[in-house]
Amino acid sequence: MDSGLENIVAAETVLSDVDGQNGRLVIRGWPVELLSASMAFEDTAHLLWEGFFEDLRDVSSLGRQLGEAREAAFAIVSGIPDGLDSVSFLRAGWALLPDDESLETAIRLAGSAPVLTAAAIRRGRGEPPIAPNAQLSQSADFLHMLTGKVPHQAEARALDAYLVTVCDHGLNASTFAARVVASTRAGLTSAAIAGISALKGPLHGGAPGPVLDMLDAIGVPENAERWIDEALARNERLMGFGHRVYRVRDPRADALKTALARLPGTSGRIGFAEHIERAVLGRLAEKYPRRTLETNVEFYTALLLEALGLPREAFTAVFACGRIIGWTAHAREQIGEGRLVRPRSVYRGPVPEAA
Ligand SMILES: CC(=O)SCCNC(=O)CCNC(=O)[C@H](O)C(C)(C)COP(=O)(O)OP(=O)(O)OC[C@H]1O[C@@H](n2cnc3c(N)ncnc32)[C@H](O)[C@@H]1OP(=O)(O)O
Ligand SMILES: O=C([O-])CC(=O)C(=O)O
Repeated sequence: MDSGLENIVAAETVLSDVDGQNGRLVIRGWPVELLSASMAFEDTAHLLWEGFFEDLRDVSSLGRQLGEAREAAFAIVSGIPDGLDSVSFLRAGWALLPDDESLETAIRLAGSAPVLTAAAIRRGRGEPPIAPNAQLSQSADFLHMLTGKVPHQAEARALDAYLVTVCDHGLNASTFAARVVASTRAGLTSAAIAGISALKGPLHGGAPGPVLDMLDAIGVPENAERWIDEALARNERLMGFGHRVYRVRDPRADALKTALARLPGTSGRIGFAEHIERAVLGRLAEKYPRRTLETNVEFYTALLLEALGLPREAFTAVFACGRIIGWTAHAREQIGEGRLVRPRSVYRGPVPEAA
């Protein structure tokens, strides 16, 4: 048995390679830094889905189809009950989509994600949803559906950088969950709902909201060491640090920091975050001298999404808006090449007495 399946290889994939020793992430042959700096969401969806759907056409057709899917998804919004957090809102919306293995369903899942997330944020503020504009790119439309204004190009570019950076990451917990469900042939919608349900936890995609809570609680640089020592003394985990695979800094941290630095007015916040980051890494190194705990993707995710005006409560749903293309690609890969996933367990309970 291997606790947490840490050293178990459970799939072969052509989608992404996480090199935890050297801090490198390759997505379909591209280093993540290059994807993050140059690709739009639509390009990346095409890159991940290529070869998995026979009817996938060129990038501009896919962009059009995503726009149509956003428009179709707007009709779902009014049927979703009040009082849901944004992950539950997104999951409830997805549950109303067809559940099959087609490209159309993958596009509907990806296109609906920002519509549902933006509507959930606005519902939480007591504001009516804003209808999508299919002429905009997926990232520009996401920000437009939040505010009613077409965003500056720099903002849409920064959101693209985020969604692209988090699109896929080997056999992480949510992708594994999606592949397990896909292996039963339940459909892409069920796989996506499994994925988002696993993503929601604070040890996985739920970490960036608490990163901002930590920065708020520390407040000023002089408080950092004392606050960190007290948290570690309570055996709390510091969000945005540590990783199951990376033994060095997560390469996505700097890809996202670069995207953040390109947004005007962020240098002061970056300076404060860097101070906290240094203090956390110093204290973690003292507490765990034999285990390298480094900055992961979630630390600068929190700062980038904050700079784009997204509320921390919605960060996990925004993560799902990027990861959905990875989940659906992995689900198709599992269906095409894998078998039903069914590991074994060792029984440790009572045994019946011999007759
Ligand atoms: C998109 C993503 O999912 S990225 C990850 C996002 N999650 C977070 O940022 C949450 C904080 N980090 C963590 O909880 C962990 O580092 C995880 C869940 C990411 C990885 O977990 P594991 O691989 O099981 O942890 P690992 O085996 O490295 O832990 C070793 C020790 O370091 C401690 N540790 C690990 N991360 C942290 C942390 N961020 N803060 C404090 N202590 C930590 C563990 O408690 C453990 O201590 P112990 O031996 O006294 O029990
Ligand atoms: O790979 C992991 O375990 C978690 C992670 O960073 C991701 O899913 O992006």
